[in-house]
Amino acid sequence: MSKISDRSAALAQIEGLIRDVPDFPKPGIIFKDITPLLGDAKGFALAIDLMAADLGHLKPEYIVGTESRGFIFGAALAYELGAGFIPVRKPGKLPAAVHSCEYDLEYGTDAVEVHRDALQHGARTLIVDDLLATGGTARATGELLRRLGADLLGYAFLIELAFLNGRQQMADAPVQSLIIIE
Ligand SMILES: O=P(O)(O)OC[C@H]1O[C@H](OP(=O)(O)OP(=O)(O)O)[C@H](O)[C@@H]1O
Ligand SMILES: Nc1ncnc2[nH]cnc12
Repeated sequence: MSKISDRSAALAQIEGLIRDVPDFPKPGIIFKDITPLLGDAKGFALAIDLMAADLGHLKPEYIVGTESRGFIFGAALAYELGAGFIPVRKPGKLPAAVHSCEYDLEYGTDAVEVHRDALQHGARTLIVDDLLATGGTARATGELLRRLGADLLGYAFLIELAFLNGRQQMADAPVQSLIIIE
């Protein structure tokens, strides 16, 4: 049972703590800055509680969070849902043997890596990030999990920029976002 009594008021409170920063990191990009939300104890807790309430029924054994903002929401959700946390990192950061996958970003290109021994074959696994834009990061993270043989339960985001059609990249599992910006 959710701890939230008024979901729409909670969502409005969370949305009010996400700041638009125009032309960052490149001209034409409206950057969704979550730092005001993270700094607000009640707002941050509300966001985690709502995401946990929406995702708990999936009963994940692992939450996978993508560096770096995915660590913040992924780790909090892993704790809340009683799951392990697996970091997917930018290249060269993980110390043991990795799988690696390149992807395009709204404002550049990058790659993500995961430890080859991060989970057991068939483990129930949920990917979490703060924001879905073009879907490149999430698609690459999903590809890493396929290589690990995970049972991919879905993709969960705090914010989805729906006008970028990122969810079309993830045909392999359901996508769930708390705040959808059309
Ligand atoms: O859907 P996409 O177009 O792939 O974009 C979404 C990704 O972009 C941001 O991360 P970023 O790579 O900026 O790194 P950061 O979390 O370290 O800021 C965000 O946290 C997502 O991971
Ligand atoms: N517009 C945006 N705001 C914040 N993070 C992002 N990651 C990719 N696009 C973004």
